[in-house]
Amino acid sequence: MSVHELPVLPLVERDAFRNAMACLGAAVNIITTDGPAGRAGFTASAVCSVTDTPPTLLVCLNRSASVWPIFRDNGYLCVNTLAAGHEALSTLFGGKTPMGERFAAAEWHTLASGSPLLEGALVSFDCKVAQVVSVGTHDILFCEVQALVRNDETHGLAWFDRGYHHLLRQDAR
Ligand SMILES: NC(=O)c1ccc[n+]([C@@H]2O[C@H](COP(=O)([O-])OP(=O)(O)OC[C@H]3O[C@@H](n4cnc5c(N)ncnc54)[C@H](O)[C@@H]3O)[C@@H](O)[C@H]2O)c1
Ligand SMILES: Cc1cc2c(cc1C)N(C[C@H](O)[C@H](O)[C@H](O)COP(=O)(O)O)c1[nH]c(=O)[nH]c(=O)c1N2
Repeated sequence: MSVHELPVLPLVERDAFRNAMACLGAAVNIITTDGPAGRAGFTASAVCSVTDTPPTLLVCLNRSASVWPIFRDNGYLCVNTLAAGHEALSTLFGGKTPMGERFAAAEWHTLASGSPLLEGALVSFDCKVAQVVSVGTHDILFCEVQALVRNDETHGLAWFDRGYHHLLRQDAR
């Protein structure tokens, strides 16, 4: 069979892609920023490690989100990885709620970048946005980690199958 005779595969529809992506468990994070463009925060599961030299992670942000221009202009952000018990906070930062109401629901600190660091987060990565690449509807923010704070006492939180799941540390099982 020549390459011209291969059957044409059906395009993967948006909903089929999302249903498949719902099978990939992921950490839940609140991404925050504060600076000349203002203060903002949103929930993100599209976060992962890129390289440890220099320590870099990526965050995917939909350009249609109300927070997008604020992140674009500030150039600094904090990735706050949520702990077990943060489900309501995650939902609050997951869209539609006014920004003041989102931040009023928790305690915040700041490190060098000035981005809000969540009290009780599993880990917080204080970052400078080093590079931005647009793909489809989203911007991929490549973030260089300038400082981090860990909270080794708390358990983790995962987003899987459109719901929250607690992740217990090894010594708690
Ligand atoms: N990467 C993202 O932008 C992203 C990720 C998770 C959830 N969300 C948003 O949170 C809400 C609830 O999500 P859900 O998981 O309950 O159900 P859903 O059916 O909207 O999404 C299922 C999965 O598909 C992926 N996904 C969803 N929207 C996407 C997008 N616009 N671009 C790329 N990937 C996307 C994510 O992995 C998500 O967990 C929705 O409004 C969704 O758009 C967005
Ligand atoms: C569990 C979960 C996970 C994600 C989201 C939601 C939820 C509930 N959202 C959506 C995002 O949080 C929402 O669009 C922002 O809060 C912006 O909303 P407003 O435009 O301000 O209402 C989201 N958006 C995004 O751009 N990248 C992401 O990785 C995710 N992940």
